Amino acid sequence: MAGTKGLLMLENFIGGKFLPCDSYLDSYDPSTGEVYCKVPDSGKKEIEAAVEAAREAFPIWSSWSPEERAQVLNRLADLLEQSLEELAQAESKDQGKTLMLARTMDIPRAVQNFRFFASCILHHTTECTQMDHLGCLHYTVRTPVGIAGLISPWNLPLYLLTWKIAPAIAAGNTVIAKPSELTSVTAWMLCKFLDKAGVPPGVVNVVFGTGPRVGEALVSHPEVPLISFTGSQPTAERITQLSAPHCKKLSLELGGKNPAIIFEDANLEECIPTTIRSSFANQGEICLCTSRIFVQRSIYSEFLKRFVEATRKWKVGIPSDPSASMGALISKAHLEKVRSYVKKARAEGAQILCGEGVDTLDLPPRNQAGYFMLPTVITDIKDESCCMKEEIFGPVTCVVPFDSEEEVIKRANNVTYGLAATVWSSDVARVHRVAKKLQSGLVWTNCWLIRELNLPFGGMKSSGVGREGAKDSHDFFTEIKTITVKH
Ligand SMILES: NC(=O)C1=CN([C@@H]2O[C@H](COP(=O)(O)OP(=O)(O)OC[C@H]3O[C@@H](n4cnc5c(N)ncnc54)[C@H](O)[C@@H]3O)[C@@H](O)[C@H]2O)C=CC1
Ligand SMILES: N/C(=C\C=C\C(=O)O)C(=O)O
Repeated sequence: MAGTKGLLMLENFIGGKFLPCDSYLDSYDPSTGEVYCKVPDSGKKEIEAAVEAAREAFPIWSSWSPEERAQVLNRLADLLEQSLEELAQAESKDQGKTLMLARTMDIPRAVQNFRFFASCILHHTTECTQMDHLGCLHYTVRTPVGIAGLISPWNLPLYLLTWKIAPAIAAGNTVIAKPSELTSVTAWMLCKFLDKAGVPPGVVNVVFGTGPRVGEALVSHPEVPLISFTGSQPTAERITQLSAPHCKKLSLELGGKNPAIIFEDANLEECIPTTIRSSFANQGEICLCTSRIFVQRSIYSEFLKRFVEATRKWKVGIPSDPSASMGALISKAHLEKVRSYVKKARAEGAQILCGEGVDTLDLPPRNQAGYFMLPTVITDIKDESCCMKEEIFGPVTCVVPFDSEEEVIKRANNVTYGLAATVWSSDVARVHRVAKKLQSGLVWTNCWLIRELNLPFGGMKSSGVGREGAKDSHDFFTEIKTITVKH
């Protein structure tokens, strides 16, 4: 929809209707740095309206059978799939990621999220125990929680939003979703498919705007008993504070400072390309991305040489360029933040082997003001450096040597985060041993980001609270009740 100035104008989606807002935020195309879209700057008023719609829709939606809800989710998946190309184009323009990645990862996964939870909801069982000597039967029932507040980030916009919406509505909740104000377009496009898929008005409400304004209004609302959040640790802290007076159920999926541990018996033919991908996929803007690479000393020089060579081939280009591996970062502020880490590393005496400040970007004139940065490899850096401790969330990775298994486990665990690790070795016993000792919610050995949606996903330590996945999401989006019957 073109607005008065030729900009894309988004509207909130409340109670099955698109509604304009009193004020709007600028949204930028990261590949040019130009404003191309206006996003509603919603606040308390819009949250009140969304709560009212979600409250009204809840009794009917929660009374539908799992089969009926599953049918709706599957129809929604089909509609998204039919519009895959249009959604991929929009995601790439809004986020800066390559069109190829949006086409092959983001949108297919959004489709899969709906299909997956449509299937899951048909297969949950509850528990039953008996106390014959007392003539008692005990069993549990699960019921939807009510209105779920869903807050998602800008790095994998539709992918992560649907990872929350699908299990929440499959379980019979109604939802108020608040996508990132930086990447709102595909969430708005999703709303256009809801009615056609058979989602009743008020079941899915999407309210756009900033975290401090509309996000906090949602989190603080007393009629929203549950918040599922993916994003940064400081925001999670704020959400926890605001939720505390209401004792809300919280699922917090936060950042990482993910290690890759590469032993001397690793298959480097597979390890190097995968570690390039785990460091730089989606511009390094995935919470699962590798940012500390520990390499056993006997192969350190060879690894480093080959890794830097391969990094230089990881092409930065405009998002529509089919030969580009990486597009633009999300925003000017984020680009500056990521660059500042490289600057700090240099000031500490670390070596920048390729990328930022070493090589030059080659971009068309129209994209010179876009938020592009070359993939950057840092070495000769201390474990105590902020580049080895803090989440950079960009195309920057550090490579350091290690000597023993015991030492590397200690160093890998020596950060506040605990989300994802990769371990590379052909010694199966070692792989199991190391995986068990790592303080990490996810460990990929000899691979990265192969997702099994059935199993728990999430982090330990500062990387989050709770897990998402088939059973975990169902547990989170339902309340359990134990019933005892004396017969
Ligand atoms: N899954 C992850 O691990 C992610 C981590 N990050 C990390 O966070 C850093 C900052 O990125 P941001 O976009 O600022 O993340 P953020 O945590 O501020 O944003 C995530 C979502 O939370 C909302 N939000 C922000 N403040 C809020 C508040 N007070 N109450 C309720 N909702 C609020 C935002 O509008 C957005 O929808 C990144 O550089 C990266 O390090 C960012 C996105 C995803
Ligand atoms: N939560 C994030 C990634 C999740 C990936 C997945 O579920 O496959 C993130 O980058 O924030």
